Amino acid sequence: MSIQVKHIEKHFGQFHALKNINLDVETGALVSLLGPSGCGKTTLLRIIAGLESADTGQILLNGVDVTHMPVQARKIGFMFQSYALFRHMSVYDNIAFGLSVLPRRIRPSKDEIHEKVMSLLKLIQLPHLANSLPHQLSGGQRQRVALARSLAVEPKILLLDEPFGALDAKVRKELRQWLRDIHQELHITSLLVTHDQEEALEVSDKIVVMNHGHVEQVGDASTLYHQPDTPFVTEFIGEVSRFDGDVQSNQWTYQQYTYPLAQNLSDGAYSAYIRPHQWLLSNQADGAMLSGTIKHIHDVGSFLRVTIFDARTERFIEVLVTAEQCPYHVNDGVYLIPKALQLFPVH
Ligand SMILES: Nc1ncnc2c1ncn2[C@@H]1O[C@H](COP(=O)(O)OP(=O)(O)OP(=O)(O)O)[C@@H](O)[C@H]1O
Repeated sequence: MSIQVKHIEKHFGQFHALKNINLDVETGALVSLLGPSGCGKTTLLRIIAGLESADTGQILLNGVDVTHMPVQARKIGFMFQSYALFRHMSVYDNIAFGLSVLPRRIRPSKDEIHEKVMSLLKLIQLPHLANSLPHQLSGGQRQRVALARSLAVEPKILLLDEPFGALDAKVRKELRQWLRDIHQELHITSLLVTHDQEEALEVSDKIVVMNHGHVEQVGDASTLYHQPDTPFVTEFIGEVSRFDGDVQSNQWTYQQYTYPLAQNLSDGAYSAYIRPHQWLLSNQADGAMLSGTIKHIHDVGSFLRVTIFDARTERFIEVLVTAEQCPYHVNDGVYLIPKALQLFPVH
């Protein structure tokens, strides 16, 4: 089932929580809503679910306007960070719960419920814990049971709000991969709220980057990293160093350094953003934008991560180069040459 969000506006009193949100999620996609705390991710999810109403705008599911439809009619499954399981019920009964409370005329038979619960237990790889109580499970296992419980009623859309937020880093990583696998198997249109960019980049087909109640950019991980539309996305996705300079006569200048521009830009203040892999190191000053002293060299597989301290500006610059590109050692003085940079006007 596809999701379309059209011109959604939401205020809480004077506070403008969502500003003209537009979004298309294709059937079967796994899309992340990513952004800093308070940017409106949960509010948008709750409006899509029908748990919260928008001031204006529309929500369409498979082309049908559900803006005024109650939550139960939307066929949506939820999973939240604090989605507590029923403490006194076994894992089996927790998963069966949604089916067993359906009205009699649409409730599956006992055998059908049994078959469904067993297949979900298999899917979440916990059949051996069917009779355990929630307190006997680890945090990661509990979240898997919570997901099985939301899948039992066969939702057409799955909304996940920081589902792994309370878990430690290692378990989070495992569950991410597991969620990806489950999504590939079931193809339920899913929206995942997270403030963890690694989680969003790893799990989703598409990422919606939000900031202060509006959508900054929608794209896959590579587009957001290599072609960010805004300074916010540039700084939020991946590592980057920013340098405030000026464009004059089609070149960008920063202190004594000038960088010729391929595109025509009007004169004015522009910040350049340079990613760690966009630097070259040299022992010659020719064409260099900065100089500094190597503080650390860290081997990260096929690359070296080199931390350079620029004493003039008192800042550290991270550089990612191959071992051949770095015949230098800690405490060596080096020059930094940008291979590429991304410019945004300063407003
Ligand atoms: N019921 C409410 N009443 C008043 N303000 C609210 C209400 N719900 C949310 N807000 C405000 O709206 C803004 C967006 O909240 P929301 O929970 O959607 O953010 P979020 O991006 O999900 O943040 P987080 O990552 O911290 O969960 C916040 O500033 C929050 O304080």
